[in-house]
Amino acid sequence: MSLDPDFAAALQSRSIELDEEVAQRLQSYVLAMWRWNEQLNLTRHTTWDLFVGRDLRDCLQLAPLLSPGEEVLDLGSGNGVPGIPLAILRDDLDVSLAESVAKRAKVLSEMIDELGLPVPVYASRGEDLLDDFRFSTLVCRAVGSVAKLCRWIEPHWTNIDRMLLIKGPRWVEERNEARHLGLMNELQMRKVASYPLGDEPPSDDRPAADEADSDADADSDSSSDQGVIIQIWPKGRVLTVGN
Ligand SMILES: C[S@@+](CC[C@H](N)C(=O)[O-])C[C@H]1O[C@@H](n2cnc3c(N)ncnc32)[C@H](O)[C@@H]1O
Repeated sequence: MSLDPDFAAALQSRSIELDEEVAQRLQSYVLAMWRWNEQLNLTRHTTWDLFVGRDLRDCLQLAPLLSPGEEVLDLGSGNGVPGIPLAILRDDLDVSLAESVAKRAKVLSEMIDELGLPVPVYASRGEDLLDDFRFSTLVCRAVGSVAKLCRWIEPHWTNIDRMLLIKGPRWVEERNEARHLGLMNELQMRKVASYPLGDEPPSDDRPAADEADSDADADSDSSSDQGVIIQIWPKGRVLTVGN
């Protein structure tokens, strides 16, 4: 299958260079996802420009933050972002997907089978999986606030090393809320990637990125048009993954 000219153009306009086989596999994923999207509400990013400018952009920022061979859990995978593109971009990783809505988990399994990826899909709440499984990094986009995720993961820190959360400009508010609630007392947080959101209009399917952060100007770590990836891990823990 040749690369769709609109996909190629969307990559080129952002100066994104991908290995041809990787681009082909990403295209197969997106076409499968859009096909399922006609039956099930999986995404509103139904053009190549939106896929590249929003979904792939986040995954390309996330990929280099993971160490070789890491066991990664995508909590709240939904349409497969970031887990599936991550597994395609970094085939050395051991990626698993957790999706709590059974119908979506089933579709994720179908897509994974079609793509021939070695990625287990769990029809389960991600935090519940951590009762029985260990992962080095939990990744997550557009599932819940920092406070919510910290609460979910609080009893499970022995079974993950760190979280990498893909967030939008409101991450500072979310961080402050988590601190205010005392949820960060035993945790540390570091911004490990920051990148322009570019031409992105407000989006309400990306709750963390839907409007400018009013605190942003007061915080040198933040800007109203930046996407960020934040790393959260327990105080005192020396991470052997990431950098
Ligand atoms: C808004 S979608 C985001 C999908 C995808 N991560 C993205 O960035 O486009 C959130 C998904 O997380 C799932 N979800 C919510 N809480 C969850 C949990 N605790 N464990 C696993 N899945 C969860 C929902 O069913 C939904 O499919």
